[in-house]
Amino acid sequence: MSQVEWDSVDELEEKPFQLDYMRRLLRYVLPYRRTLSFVVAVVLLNMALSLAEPLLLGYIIDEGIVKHNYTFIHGVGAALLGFRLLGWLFGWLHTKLINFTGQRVLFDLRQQLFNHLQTLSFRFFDGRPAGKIMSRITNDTNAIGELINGGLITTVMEVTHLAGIVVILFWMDWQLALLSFATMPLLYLIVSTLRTRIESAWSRSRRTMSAINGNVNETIQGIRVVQAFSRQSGNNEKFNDINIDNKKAFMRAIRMESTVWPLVEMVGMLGTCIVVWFGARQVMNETLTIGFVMAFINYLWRFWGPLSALSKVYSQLLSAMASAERLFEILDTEPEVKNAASASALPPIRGEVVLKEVSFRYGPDKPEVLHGINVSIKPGQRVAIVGPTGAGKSTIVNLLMRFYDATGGKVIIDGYDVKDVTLESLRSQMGIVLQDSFIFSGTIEENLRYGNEHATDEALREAARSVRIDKFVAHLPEGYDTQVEERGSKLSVGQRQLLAFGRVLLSDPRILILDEATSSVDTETEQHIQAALATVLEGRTAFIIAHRLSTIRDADMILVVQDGTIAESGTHAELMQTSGLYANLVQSQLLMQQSFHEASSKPQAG
Ligand SMILES: Nc1ncnc2c1ncn2[C@@H]1O[C@H](COP(=O)(O)OP(=O)(O)OP(=O)(O)O)[C@@H](O)[C@H]1O
Repeated sequence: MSQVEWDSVDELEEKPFQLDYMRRLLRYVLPYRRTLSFVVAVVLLNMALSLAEPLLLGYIIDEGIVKHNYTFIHGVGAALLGFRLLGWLFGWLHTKLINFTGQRVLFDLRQQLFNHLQTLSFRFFDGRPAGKIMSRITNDTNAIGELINGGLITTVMEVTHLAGIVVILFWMDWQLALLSFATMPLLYLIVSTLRTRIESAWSRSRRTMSAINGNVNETIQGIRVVQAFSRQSGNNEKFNDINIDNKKAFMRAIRMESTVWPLVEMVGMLGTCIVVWFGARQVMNETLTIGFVMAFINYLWRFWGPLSALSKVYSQLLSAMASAERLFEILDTEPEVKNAASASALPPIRGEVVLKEVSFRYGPDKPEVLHGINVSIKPGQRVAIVGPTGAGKSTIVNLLMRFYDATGGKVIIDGYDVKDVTLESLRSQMGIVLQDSFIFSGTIEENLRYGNEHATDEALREAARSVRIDKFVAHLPEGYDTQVEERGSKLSVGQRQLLAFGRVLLSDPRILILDEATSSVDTETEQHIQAALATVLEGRTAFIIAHRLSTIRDADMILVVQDGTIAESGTHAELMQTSGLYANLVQSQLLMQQSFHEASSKPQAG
């Protein structure tokens, strides 16, 4: 089944020019306008120096070589050398300053995006794969950086270059200039018909490349499943197809590009030939000098460079427009769950939780997944949430943490509607441990302190002891300073779970939400986890999405969720008496455990 098809990449690479986007982008450049004005001045000076060169060479021929005037040759030659040296200095200065500005703009943009992303609500991330968001922060900001770095200055430089050349040519001899530009319509025809084709060939090549990246990425992430199902050869074939696609697309783009520019140069050469033809006759008639014709031809040759550079900037501009649209889409997304204008800080709570007629849907066009839920939990109660898959258990805890806002009814904590208090004050008194305990790269200590950076060392050790990671940490050569790598990949599943318990314990929440792990760990770790759990839960209101009968049986209150409603609630003993849904669930779980024991106690065949 692998994986990422190249034609599934739906993001447009180019967008038509939009003044609004450009204005908004320029706002990022505004703080650096002084440096930029200086760069523009330097670039213009440099351009003036460069534009003088052919004229000076012409003078050397006419006034120096033809007239055998060595002093003139030496003088103008030295001036040319001086111009080149100055040009080199100006070039160095402008490259340095423009890169500095480009990097500052990129820095600001990236920082703003990162800060903003962290404030966005879960709903934003629900419909967007992480890979795409990441590519926005890296590729799209880079595309804009390139436009600012290269594009802006290239435009200033090449437009003045072109204008300068045209003005000089007409100033030198307007009739000859008109003649040499007679080939322009032909040139326009070639470039305008082939440019879009070249661009679409490059775009196909880039899209196949991103499919290659996507495939490699997915295969590495899923390597265990790939190998377990022995899918290597199937994947190889798929990858081979995409790889061939990429090679073909690249070769097509190269073929077209290597046809167009020589064609353009040929047309340019035609203009030069016309000038040589007429110029030569006039030189022989002595109405023009050799130096003059040489200078004229030199300017004509210089004409094509800026044209090709500007056509590249144009493509850069269009792809920066597409990138700008994607980035502005993120920056313009308001966090849905945010502090109300009148929000006050939630005072220290006891942990009473009431859900009043709570209903919820994940989006305006999505079906309702919770329907008028009513629940009342006293401080310190342990609540087990059970029910079939897709019933709405995780949705309920999402609303408690205010990851989403209820679409109907109220979530009330200690008498406060969660929408009336600040997110910070609410979440700082709540803790959550998910099945897949997300561990960050960094040390064990940093991970433990994640929810409470200022905890004392003593409290840290105590928390580690309570969740029983102290012994295993003691065996590590670097102890609490051990790096756990990305997502805690150096730790076992059980260790990660215990570390997550330690992290939440140190942040000392009044209300704790826990998604009990379904993944099996060995009996000893399991015992550790259960003991750690007991410590973590002590004295707190706890909601546990429970999978183990033991956890459920010990709960003060069991909520049986079915199809987005609370089908039954009560203690284990109460619910068993009703012989309803819960009793059925327990029966089936008991039966499952029984058959599991029978199967595992049978002697192995063979
Ligand atoms: N982010 C989301 N966007 C849209 N629909 C969602 C989202 N998350 C869950 N749902 C839908 O909401 C319903 C309830 O899902 P929920 O995750 O709360 O179930 P659950 O009882 O926790 O299931 P499980 O035991 O499998 O984790 C399901 O129909 C699910 O498809």
